[in-house]
Amino acid sequence: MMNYASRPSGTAGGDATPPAVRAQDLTVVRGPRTVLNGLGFTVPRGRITGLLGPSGCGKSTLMRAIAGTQAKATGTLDVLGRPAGHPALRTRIGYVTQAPSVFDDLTVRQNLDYFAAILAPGRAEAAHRREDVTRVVAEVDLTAHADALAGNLSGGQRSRVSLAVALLGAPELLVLDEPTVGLDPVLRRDLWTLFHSLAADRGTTLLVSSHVMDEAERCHRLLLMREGRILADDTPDALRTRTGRETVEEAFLHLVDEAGTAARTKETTTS
Ligand SMILES: Nc1ncnc2c1ncn2[C@@H]1O[C@H](COP(=O)(O)OP(=O)(O)OP(=O)(O)O)[C@@H](O)[C@H]1O
Repeated sequence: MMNYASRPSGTAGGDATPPAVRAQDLTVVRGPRTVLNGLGFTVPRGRITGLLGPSGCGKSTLMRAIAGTQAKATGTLDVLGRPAGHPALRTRIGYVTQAPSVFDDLTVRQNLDYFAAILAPGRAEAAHRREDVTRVVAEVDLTAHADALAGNLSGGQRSRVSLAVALLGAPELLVLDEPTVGLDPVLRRDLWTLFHSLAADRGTTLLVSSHVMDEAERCHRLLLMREGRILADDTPDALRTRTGRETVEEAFLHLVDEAGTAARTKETTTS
């Protein structure tokens, strides 16, 4: 089980603005594999942090740990000032998995009404729920499809319904696992515009995973992962400057080579 060393809300690290996420020595073992290997990092509030790395490097596992749904995590993982998985975090985090989680036999609006009723139950909340549903449908650009059955939507539209569910209740932290997969360039651009307005206007913290390196350039900060470890935790500009490369993709490849050389040198000196 998670070995929590949590501080009360608002005192994490003593910074003026405590981070949204703070991990120390976070480790996850799945079957015979150590999928996350002693990770230490922070995710700043009100910013977009990109979680990038090749397929299988552990991005989804890390997101599940932050959302509180990953078993067998050890180390410290604080989210919005609470230990990950704390019941008080349920309404404060919006989490979108890679597989769209929508009911095919309900319309877009009915799907959202259902999840809105779980988040804010009771007749007294009915008007607020209606407003919230209308808002999130517009935010993901599905107003024209609000009365279509989810089962009749395209893959990209269905994943936007999942995103709309996560936006209900305006959560403080959005954890989005590859939200732009399968979207055309126009929709991808529109989603990134939405992400930036959520961060700038609402102060929402976004953690967005992708294995498409050009999306890295759209993030305020980056966590670059490889084989269960954090290879870099920096801004896109700082990464490019530090490595002397023009793009984040080239910087990432440079860091991969550097890590490989360091590992080989260590092997030679210890054998
Ligand atoms: N139940 C399991 N038992 C053992 N290993 C697992 C299990 N589930 C996942 N893994 C391994 O854990 C590693 C990390 O998986 P994860 O889904 O977190 O990667 P990812 O970076 O999100 O990949 P992708 O971008 O393809 O979704 C992978 O190498 C995967 O094979």
